[in-house]
Amino acid sequence: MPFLGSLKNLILTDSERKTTFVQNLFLMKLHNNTIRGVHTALAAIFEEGQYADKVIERTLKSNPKWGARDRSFIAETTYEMVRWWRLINYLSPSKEPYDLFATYWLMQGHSLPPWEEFSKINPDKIQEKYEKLDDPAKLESVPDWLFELGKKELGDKWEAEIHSLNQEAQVVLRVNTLKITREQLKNRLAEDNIHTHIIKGYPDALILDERTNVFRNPAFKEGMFEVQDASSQLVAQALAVEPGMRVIDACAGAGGKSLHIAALMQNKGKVLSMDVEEWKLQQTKLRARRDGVAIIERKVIEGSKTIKRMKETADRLLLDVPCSGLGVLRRNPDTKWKLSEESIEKVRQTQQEILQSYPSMVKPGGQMVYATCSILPSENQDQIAKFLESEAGKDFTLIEDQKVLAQESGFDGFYIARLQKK
Ligand SMILES: C[S@@+](CC[C@H](N)C(=O)[O-])C[C@H]1O[C@@H](n2cnc3c(N)ncnc32)[C@H](O)[C@@H]1O
Repeated sequence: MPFLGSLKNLILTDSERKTTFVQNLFLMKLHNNTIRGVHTALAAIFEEGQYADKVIERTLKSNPKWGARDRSFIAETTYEMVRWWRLINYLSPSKEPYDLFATYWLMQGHSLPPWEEFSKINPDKIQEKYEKLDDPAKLESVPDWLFELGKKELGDKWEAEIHSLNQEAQVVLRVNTLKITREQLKNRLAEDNIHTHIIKGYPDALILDERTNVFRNPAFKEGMFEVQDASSQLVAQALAVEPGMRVIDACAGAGGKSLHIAALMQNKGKVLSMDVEEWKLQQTKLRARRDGVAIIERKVIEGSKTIKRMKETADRLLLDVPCSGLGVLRRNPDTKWKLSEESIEKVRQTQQEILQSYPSMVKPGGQMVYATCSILPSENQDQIAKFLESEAGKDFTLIEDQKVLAQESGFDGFYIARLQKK
């Protein structure tokens, strides 16, 4: 976000009015529907506690007449306002929806059109308040408790990390190598004017040069790719699978990593996708069909018995455990406002419970990967240390771990630990 960069020139001169004429016209058009669409979405997120991605999806679905430009305006504005909610509320002259929107719009470096709704807004005052602000938690728009927790856990690295996690995420594709090579997909998308680039260290990834809705592209419908962040793509790779292996993905959810694992196994062997939520595994089934993956089986975890029955059956085990999600704030900015110290403590307990029982599924000589999309050591290396010191971990040794920070990778924050069983 070009944050407050141009607040100084916000009262328009005549010539500026001309240059922003088109933009203002666009805003005029937005007045009755799109800005209201943003307000409605924000109310559902903040007053009813709904998830931002679901709210935006529903808002757009229930207004099919909006054009592509309006739709992307609503999605982007809602996400960015959620991301910067604390700072916007602090700088805004009131909690009125139009004041909040105007403050956000000025923060983006835009000018305000001369609407009645914006008549109370004084850009200079907002600018002045911003310049005087030296509370880093407000500046980075996170709750105080979270800022303190981040500092306690990450020390010197925290401020740069939260700054990086406040940037908009890039769109990354994972090429489905069962159907197409990366080069072929790159060329195919270019024919539809979707330009991408590759980066070193991520063999299956293509990064979009410009954000666009790739889900509408025929190549997606034909299962040529999935949308999956580059850091997330490191997880299946760390599992070092081979064709013919028997692999368990014990927290498979909608199957993002299971599908990648199956592709790395060249569709040979078996992947057992497990989760406590059956509806998520249903998604895995649909995605597997689209991607031409034939080796995934699904199993709902109904209790400890399900795990015991699978004792020593896996060459590889993936524990992509539930976590705070603090590494993926770029794509889920509402997480900042939904988390609490208690909810993080609860998720840490679940992580350790999983670690205490699921590794029994690994065959002697097999390997396990423990992964989170969190940057907090207390969900990551501290959990692994605790596991290794416990009875359940006595047969395991740590091969290596990767602490992927957004500030260093440019992608989501992740933790990936590889362990070997005796
Ligand atoms: C980080 S998400 C997994 C994302 C998934 N692996 C992917 O790549 O799309 C964590 C998953 O763990 C599941 N989960 C929560 N508690 C669990 C438990 N006790 N055992 C297994 N899975 C659990 C959640 O339903 C959720 O789908």
